[in-house]
Amino acid sequence: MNRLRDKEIRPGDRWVYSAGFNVAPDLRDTVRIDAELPDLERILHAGGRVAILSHQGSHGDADELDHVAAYLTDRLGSAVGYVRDNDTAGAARLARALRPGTATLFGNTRRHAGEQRNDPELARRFAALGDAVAVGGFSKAHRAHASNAGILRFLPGYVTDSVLREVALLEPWAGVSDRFSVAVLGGVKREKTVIGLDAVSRAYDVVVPGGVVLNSLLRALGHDVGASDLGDDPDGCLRVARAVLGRANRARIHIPRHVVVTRGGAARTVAVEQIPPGWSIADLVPLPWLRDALTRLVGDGGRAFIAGTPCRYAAGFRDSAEQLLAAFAAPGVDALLMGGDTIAELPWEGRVSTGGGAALHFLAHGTCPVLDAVRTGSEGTT
Ligand SMILES: Nc1ncnc2c1ncn2[C@@H]1O[C@H](COP(=O)(O)OP(=O)(O)O)[C@@H](O)[C@H]1O
Ligand SMILES: O=C(OP(=O)(O)O)[C@H](O)COP(=O)(O)O
Repeated sequence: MNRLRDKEIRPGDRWVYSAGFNVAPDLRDTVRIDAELPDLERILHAGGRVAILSHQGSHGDADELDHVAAYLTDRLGSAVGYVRDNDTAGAARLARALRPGTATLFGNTRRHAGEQRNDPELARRFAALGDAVAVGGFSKAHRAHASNAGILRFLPGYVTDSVLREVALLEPWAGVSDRFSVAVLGGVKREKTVIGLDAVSRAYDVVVPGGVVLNSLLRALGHDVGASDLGDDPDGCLRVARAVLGRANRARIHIPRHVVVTRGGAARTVAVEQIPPGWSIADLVPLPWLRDALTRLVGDGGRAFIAGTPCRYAAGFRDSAEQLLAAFAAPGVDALLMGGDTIAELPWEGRVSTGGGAALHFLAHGTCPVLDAVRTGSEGTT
């Protein structure tokens, strides 16, 4: 795979930098931006000219990336412009007019329907912003889109150190280990269930579902989950939840007997068979065997990860997360938190991966579609 670190960069070279700057506009967490600074600096210090492409996806109505440009200006110590257009002749002109050693952030790639469809015409227009692509943005490495995979049909691609660091970081959490292994899968995105639950229940000793993963499993067990969040692919998650429950797994899957449910400002703890209509699950109550498993994790010095918050932590439902995090932070435990909102919301000083879905894809398959696209120089496979 072509690596940015091996590529000679000459003054004036024109680069597209495909980044994963999908962070909340309040910049409460900047890990995803900070991770890419050394690669950007390498190009800029060599006199390269950089057109940055990123998406802004899952933060309410946020559509602009100007907050990121302001932050980059601050961290890189030179003005990073912000241009809303990214696929027009005007955008290409501005990219060509960049001075050596400077960067401009172009607008949200997700504004185009063709980004997620990996439309070759959109990719061709993105490609007009440079002569080579630095493929960063590990958090979107599971998405073969126009700006990170399709564009490689038109320009040579070089994987960044930020991505290679994540791949190396994840290695110890892949596959079966003789270390006691605990995985927490929560949050709201489908990948936590359709990739994470499916793969990790075969490889880990304990799986603790929360969020949509738990809600899907409870549905698969025949429970009515009231108004609980079912995410963006309820049927797909239900199908995988049923399949996982219907087969033999290495993991013991923690299905709580009680959950905390909310409606409006009210909250109460109920049995999973008795979730009232209109109420939604906000947290789970750990069973005694899970507390024993966490004691073993600490005693044995095992490995653990959280991909997706297990509860609505930011809304104040914190009990399960605090018990899990206390064990994960113990000396001797190797624990990793993965994903944008997970890292932003949970109090954690330890190791993190900027990818949620991407990290799970990598753990499940040993690669990601965008890494494959850099290898083959085409648009990837999914
Ligand atoms: N039971 C739940 N119901 C609704 N939302 C939940 C629940 N548990 C967790 N969440 C939400 O999931 C979000 C994180 O989901 P996700 O986007 O999948 O994670 P990440 O960005 O880390 O990959 C958090 O903002 C949290 O509030
Ligand atoms: O936030 C992201 O992924 P994550 O929530 O799986 O960590 C990435 O920016 C990918 O976003 P997407 O899941 O909207 O394609």
